[in-house]
Formats: sequence, structure tokens, C-alpha cells
Amino acid sequence: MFNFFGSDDEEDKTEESEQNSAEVEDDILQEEEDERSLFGRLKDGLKKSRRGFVDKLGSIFTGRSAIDEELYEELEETLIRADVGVQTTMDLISELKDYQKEEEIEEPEELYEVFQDRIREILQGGDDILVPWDGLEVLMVVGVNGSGKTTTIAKLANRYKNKGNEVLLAAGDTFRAGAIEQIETWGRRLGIDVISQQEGADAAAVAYDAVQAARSRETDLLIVDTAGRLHTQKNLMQELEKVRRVIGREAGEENVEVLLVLDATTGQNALHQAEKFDEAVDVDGIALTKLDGTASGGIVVAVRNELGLPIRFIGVGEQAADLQNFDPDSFVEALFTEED
Ligand SMILES: Nc1nc2c(ncn2[C@@H]2O[C@H](COP(=O)(O)OP(=O)(O)OP(=O)(O)O)[C@@H](O)[C@H]2O)c(=O)[nH]1
Repeated sequence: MFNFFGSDDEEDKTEESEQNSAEVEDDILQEEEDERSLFGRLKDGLKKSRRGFVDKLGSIFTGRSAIDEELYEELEETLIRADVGVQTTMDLISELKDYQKEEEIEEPEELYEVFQDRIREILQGGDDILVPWDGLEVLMVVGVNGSGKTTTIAKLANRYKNKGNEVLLAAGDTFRAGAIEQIETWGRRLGIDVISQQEGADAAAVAYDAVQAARSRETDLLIVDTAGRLHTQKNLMQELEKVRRVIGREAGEENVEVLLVLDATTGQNALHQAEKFDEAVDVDGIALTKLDGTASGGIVVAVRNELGLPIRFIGVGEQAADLQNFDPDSFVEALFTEED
């Protein structure tokens, strides 16, 4: 389980949980104060992609004196291998060729700059997450098992609480044994209340209770956990639709945001998951976790370009500060800047 919040063992002594809480707060304060260290973490987290894919790109553009067909072929192969996706790769190459012709670009290095600018452009949009909001905002968090949902919820709950918001959690995963207890443990550690029912209860009923509780407590942010499910499990997907309907009806559609958590290491499969979840519950944004675990960071480009969904957060490690607001400029800089 997620290191930063300490061990997952419910039997941990209170003293230890208090200490963990204090560490969480320290880390968040540090996070707010030190933008440079955030960038350092981002850079560290993208190390595998830089070595695996960006170094290769660099050698394609800088290792030759002229732009030729071979350059484009190598570029195509490298992008596809890096999970940029076939469609996005084809679009990128054809745009690059057109631009090169129009602007009469001859230097491969100049073309590399154009390429990076285009990636930056594709990644724009998505930084309008959650704040500022008026009244209650409900964040419903969905995704397949093991994508990093619980970790993302804990990191976000902690972050917004430390920014002075009233945060409430809903244990909407009534399906997996131990899931309710897991979210309640996070709640205790972070000093955040959790609305729950017993295992096997109707998840929509939990969501209903949670929205009522959030209203009466003047909560700013309610984060609703949902059962991790495979996008292919039809009845569970229908349950998710019901939870979404109930939240929308009770909290007001305009106050609900659906965040889909995707594991970057699952590559193109993540795109398929996103399509299915979007069909079921209208996803508003993506949290792309475990980017530190892949050498194929191109998945970020594919997610943004092929799904048209904004990337709100990226996970580049297990610590709280490793869940970062997605900023295209910093991302491109961190990805393409050579090691010091
Ligand atoms: N390296 C790395 N690990 C991460 C990141 N985000 C989450 N993890 C790890 O991924 C594992 C799964 O995360 P969980 O949050 O338990 O996943 P989940 O989707 O809630 O899974 P279920 O509880 O089975 O539904 C944990 O070991 C996390 O610590 C990340 O950005 N980088």
C-alpha cells in the first residue's frame, strides 16, 4: 500500500497514525512552498520515459544533418512504441511534414522544436480542476481495480483539507471485502470523516447519504470512492451509472465531476477503459497514475488527443507530492530537458 501514509495495517498504534498525519501535513506544506521541488519530482518521475523514449527522439532529430524520409519513419516507430497511439502518431507526422514544407524547414533540430511545441499544444486544457468552487463540489472517482484510485483519493482529500476546505469521504466501494475499512482508515489518519454503510449495501444509497451529510455539514468537497471494476463487467458498470445519477440529482449536475483514474503502465488498454467509463458515466477528467513506472510516457499524449478528455492529475510516485496537477508546460519541459 501507499508508503507515504504509512502502513496499511489497521492495528497500527494511534501514536503512529498521528505521526503519519503530521508527516502528511508537513509534506503538503512543503509541497505548496517549494515549486522547484515539485518540478524536481516530476523530472524524477519521468526519468524512465526520458531514457526510454525521449533520448531516442533526441537522437532521431539531432543525429543527422538533413530531414529525410528515414527521419519520419524512425519517428513514427518511436512514437508508436512509446504508446502515443497510431492515430495520434499519424496525425503528428503528417502535420509535421506539412509544416516543414510550408515553412521550408531544413534543420532537423528546428523540426524537433516544432515537434515539442505541437506536443505542448495537444496537451493544453485541463487545469481548471475543482477550484474555485461555490458550495458543495462532488468528486466521483472511478477506475479499474489497482489503478491507484484509493491512493489518488487519499492524496486529494489530504491536499484539499490542508488548503482549508471541509472535506468528506464516501465509502462507495461496498463490493470489495475490506474496501470500506480501507477508506475509513485513511479517514482516521487524515482526520476526515467517512460516510459508509455495511459491505454489500447499495452503493447509490451510500452516495445519497453522503451528499445529504455533505449538505448539512456545509462540506466543500465530497469525494466518493467507487468499487474498482473491469470496464467489461456490465452489471457493475450499470451500478456505477446509478451512483452517478443519484449524485447528480442530489448535488446538482453542475457540482459533480467524474475523475477516471488510469494506470499509465497499462498503455493502450487505458484508452479502451476510458472509452467505456466515459460511455457509462461521462468522465470529466483523468488522473494518470504510475507515470514513473513506464518508459512509454507517450500515453499522456494519446489520452489527451484520442479521448479529448483533460488530464487533471498525474502520478509520478507514491508520495503525496507525487500526485501533481497536470501542467502541460512543466510536463513537456520535464520530459524533454536533458539531465543536469
Ligand atoms: N509508483 C507509483 N505507484 C503508485 C502511484 N499511484 C498509486 N500507486 C500504487 O499503486 C498501487 C495500487 O493503488 P491503490 O490506490 O490501492 O489502487 P486502487 O485502484 O484503489 O485499487 P483497489 O483498492 O483494488 O480498487 C498502490 O501500491 C499504490 O501505492 C504512482 O503514481 N506511482
